[in-house]
Amino acid sequence: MQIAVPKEIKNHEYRVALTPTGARELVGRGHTVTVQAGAGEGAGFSDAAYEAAGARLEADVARVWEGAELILKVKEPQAEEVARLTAGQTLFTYLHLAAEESLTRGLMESGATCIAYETITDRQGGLPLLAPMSTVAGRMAIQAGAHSLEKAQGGAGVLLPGVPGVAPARVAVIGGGVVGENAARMALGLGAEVTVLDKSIPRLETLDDRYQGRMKTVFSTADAIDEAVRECDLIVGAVLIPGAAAPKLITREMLAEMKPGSVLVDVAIDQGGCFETSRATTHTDPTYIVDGVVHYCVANMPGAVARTSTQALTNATLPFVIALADKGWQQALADDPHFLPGLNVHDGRVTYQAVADAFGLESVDPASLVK
Ligand SMILES: NC(=O)C1=CN([C@@H]2O[C@H](COP(=O)(O)OP(=O)(O)OC[C@H]3O[C@@H](n4cnc5c(N)ncnc54)[C@H](O)[C@@H]3O)[C@@H](O)[C@H]2O)C=CC1
Ligand SMILES: CC(=O)C(=O)O
Ligand SMILES: [Mg+2]
Repeated sequence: MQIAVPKEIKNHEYRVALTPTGARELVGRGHTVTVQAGAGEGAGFSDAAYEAAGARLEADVARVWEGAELILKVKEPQAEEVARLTAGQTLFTYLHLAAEESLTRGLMESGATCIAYETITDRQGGLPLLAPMSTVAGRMAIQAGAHSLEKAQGGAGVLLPGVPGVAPARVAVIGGGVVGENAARMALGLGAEVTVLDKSIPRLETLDDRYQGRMKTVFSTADAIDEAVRECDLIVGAVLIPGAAAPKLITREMLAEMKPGSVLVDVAIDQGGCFETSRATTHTDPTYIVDGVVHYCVANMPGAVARTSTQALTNATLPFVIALADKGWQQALADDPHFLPGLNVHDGRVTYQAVADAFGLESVDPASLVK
C-alpha cells in the first residue's frame, strides 16, 4: 500500500504520525512509505532516520498527498489538507468532528474514508488511541493552570502548593477519566487541595481507592459544580461523551461567582469545550480573560511536548496502522469490533452517530459498510 505521512501544519504542532521505527515495520511488510521532508524534525526524528528505515522523502507536499492510499496524520485536517483529500483515500488521524461542522462537511465532500483515533475503543471500555494523549494533556493541564495563576498572565497570583503558613490552592477537576486523573495526580503532587467530579460512581470509586482519599471525589451535579466555581482557584475541564460535543457545565453567568484571577483550563476544548466561554486557542496565544477569569483552551496541548507525545501516540497507533496497510480499511475494520467505531466518515456519509446527531445529519451504520 502507498502510505503518506505529511508534516503537521496546525499552530505549534510538532508531532508526527509515524516514527522511523514505524516506517521500518511498514516497509518490511512490503508497503511504500512517503514522508514529507522535515515531518519528524519537531519530534526529534530526522529525514535521514526515515530514509534509513526505508521510507521515501518528498519535499513537495502536493506529491505527498497525491497517489497515497492511506494518509497518516496527528491533528484533524486543516482546510488546505481537506482540499487535498480525495475519494478512495483513507485518512487516519484525530478528527473531533462533533466540534467542527465545516470540517465534517469538508470530509464528506472529499469522498474519502476518515477514521478517527479518538473513537476507537478497547475491551475495557477505554479509548486506547486517545488515552496516551489524554495522559499528556492531563499532566500538562496543571503546568498550564499553575502558570496562568501568575499575575503576569492575569491570574490571582496564587501558588498551587501555598507555603508553610499559607494554605494551598484549591483545584477542581471536572471529569475523572484519563485527563482528569492525570491532572489530579499532578495537582496532588504539587501540594494543591484537589477535588475530582465525575458522573460515574465506579470511576470515583477507582480514584478514591487508588489515591486513598488524598483527593476528594464528588458526584458531578449542578450543585457540586456551583460549589467548585465559588471555591476553586483552578478548574480543569476534562469531561468526555465519546465522539459527541462536550456538555457546557460552567456558563458565562457562573463566571461572576468565581474569584477574580481564577483559572479555567478546558482540556475538552477539542470536543467543543465544557465551559460556555471557551473558544479554542493556540500555543502561540494560549489564554484570554473573560469576566476576570483566565481561560486556557489549547486544542493540541500534547503538540508542545512532541517528542514524548509522538512516541506515546505511535506506540498506540502502530498496530492499527499495520492492520489498515496489510488488509485495507474494510477488512481491518470488519475483523476488529473495537476498530470499527473509529470510522467517522465514508464516501460522503457520516458513520458515527454522535457526530451525525451534533449536526442533524443522517448516519450510516459502519458495520453495513465493511461486510
Ligand atoms: N486539548 C487537548 O490537547 C487534548 C484534549 N483531550 C480531550 O480531553 C477530554 C477528556 O478525555 P479523556 O480523559 O481521555 O476521556 P475519558 O473518557 O477517559 O474521561 C471522561 C470522563 O468524563 C466523565 N464525564 C462525562 N460527563 C460528565 C459530567 N457531566 N460531569 C463530570 N464528569 C463527566 C466520564 O464519566 C469520564 O470519566 C476529551 O475531550 C479529549 O478529546 C485529550 C487529549 C488532548
Ligand atoms: C487528542 C488530541 O486532540 C490531541 O492530542 O491533540
Ligand atoms: Mg485536540
